[in-house]
Amino acid sequence: MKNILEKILLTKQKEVLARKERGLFFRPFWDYPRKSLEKALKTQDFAIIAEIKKASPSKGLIAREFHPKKIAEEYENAGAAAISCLTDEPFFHGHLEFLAAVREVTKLPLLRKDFIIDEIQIEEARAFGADAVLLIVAALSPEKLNSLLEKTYELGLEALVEVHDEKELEIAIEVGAKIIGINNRNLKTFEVKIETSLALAAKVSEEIILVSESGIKDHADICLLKAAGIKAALIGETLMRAKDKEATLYQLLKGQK
Ligand SMILES: O=C(O)c1ccccc1NCC(=O)[C@H](O)[C@H](O)COP(=O)(O)O
Repeated sequence: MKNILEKILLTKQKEVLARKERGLFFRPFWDYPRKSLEKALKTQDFAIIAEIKKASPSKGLIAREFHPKKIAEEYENAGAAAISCLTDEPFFHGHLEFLAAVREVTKLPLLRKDFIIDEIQIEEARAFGADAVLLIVAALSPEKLNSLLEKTYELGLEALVEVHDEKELEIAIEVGAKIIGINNRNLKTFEVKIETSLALAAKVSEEIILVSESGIKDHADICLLKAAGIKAALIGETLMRAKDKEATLYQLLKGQK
């Protein structure tokens, strides 16, 4: 039986083929001045990349009421360092248009969160207003990861290179990733263990910016990450379910209102 990543990648291959047949739609954000994700993550004592995500394979529908522009404004007002926006449609109920909509209302660096397997998706990300893309080591051969990273830089974007274990971490370091995301979610069981981040952080030099991803719920989690030398977290569900996103983000960072 196929695991969720394999299923998602099969749909992506079809999506990419269809996109290539249709050709690229160029949008106003093609020449938009880019914001640096690296700089934004370095500027804060602890940085939060706040995620806009309607649904996910592990949790189903997360947000019935879903207004990407409003959520982006709330995140920016609450002090997020950057915004991650899901664009995958079948599994996360995202859309490329959500990325463009969010770009219209925020000055924060914007990450296209999707399963990128082809250069055309990076061109699309830029055209729809992204400053950075997610590249998942588990979804790519090291050669493809390298060529996608080159394309990313060539287009003036940045990459969050995502790993799940030590082997993937070595590949990310080998290709010269500047920002590495450690995903705490096991893609076979959906189990989330923050210890994944804590264990792998010790193996990474200080020049690389580490982002812990998935399952971060409260200030205690952030304290553990900070103690392990991690400078940033990507948080989706906790913020998406919060009625008062500003208060929740503040509590995550400071522990109290
Ligand atoms: O979230 C899932 O179910 C999922 C399944 C398969 C591949 C990726 C998946 N999630 C993507 C993410 O990495 C998360 O959206 C992100 O790290 C935020 O996680 P959370 O704070 O737990 O919403």
